[in-house]
Amino acid sequence: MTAAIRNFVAIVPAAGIGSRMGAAIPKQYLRLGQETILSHTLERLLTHPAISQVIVALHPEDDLFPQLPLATHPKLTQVIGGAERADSVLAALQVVENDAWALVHDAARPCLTHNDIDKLMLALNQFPQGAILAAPVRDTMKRGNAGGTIEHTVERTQLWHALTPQLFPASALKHNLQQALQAKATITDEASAMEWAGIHPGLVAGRVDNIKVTHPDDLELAQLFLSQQAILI
Ligand SMILES: Nc1ccn([C@@H]2O[C@H](COP(=O)(O)OP(=O)(O)OP(=O)(O)O)[C@@H](O)[C@H]2O)c(=O)n1
Ligand SMILES: C[C@](O)(CO)[C@H](O)COP(=O)(O)O
Repeated sequence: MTAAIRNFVAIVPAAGIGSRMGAAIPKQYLRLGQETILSHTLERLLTHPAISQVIVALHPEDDLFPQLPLATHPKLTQVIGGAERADSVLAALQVVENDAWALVHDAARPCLTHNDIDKLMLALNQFPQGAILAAPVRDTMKRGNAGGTIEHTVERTQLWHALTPQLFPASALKHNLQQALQAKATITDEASAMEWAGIHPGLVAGRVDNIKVTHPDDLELAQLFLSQQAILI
């Protein structure tokens, strides 16, 4: 069977302000080693041979992006993001060709590897409606209550942490995201918009070092993971 020829376009929502990080600048512009978090993330996507274009959604008041060495990369397209992550992704989808596949990846996840991107792309043979990278939950999970105590233990069988990239047909993702947002559905990732439309995306086990840099103590962890990857590559 000949391999399907797919056009993969990466979308990088990078219009957040990083409030949980509490830094003086948006967290995607904090440095890990010599490069900003955003540069690390863009470099992982721009260097992947199957990705034809990378669309980055920026905050309307972002004046730091032009200072990045990668800002003028020929495969890179800039759009203005929106109030929520989903709005930023939708803004990027407006400039994606309908027959493309949209690989949406958080700017705040700089430790993504080409191997995990390859795994997700290959999974489309099993999950033609789309799939996401995810990590099975390892710990016992508790639901807390307002009083700060345990309400109950959550059944963790088949419980996963959703990661990114999340990979879907661009036309279907754009349509379902638009409809879900218009219906005021809670959409925190691309899969939730597809689920809202009745689709069951595939789950692809990804590396646990593909963390989202969210709080200050994530910075040291991300730096460690990047240095370990540099040794292994
Ligand atoms: N309106 C928004 C909000 C978030 N993002 C992006 O979505 C990714 C994941 O969001 P998150 O980790 O929550 O980043 P922030 O929203 O910046 O963080 P916080 O919630 O702490 O403010 C980030 O790369 C962020 O830049 C975006 O493009 N547009
Ligand atoms: C998309 C995501 O990274 C999957 O886990 C997550 O939903 C982003 O959530 P955030 O609140 O925007 O960080």
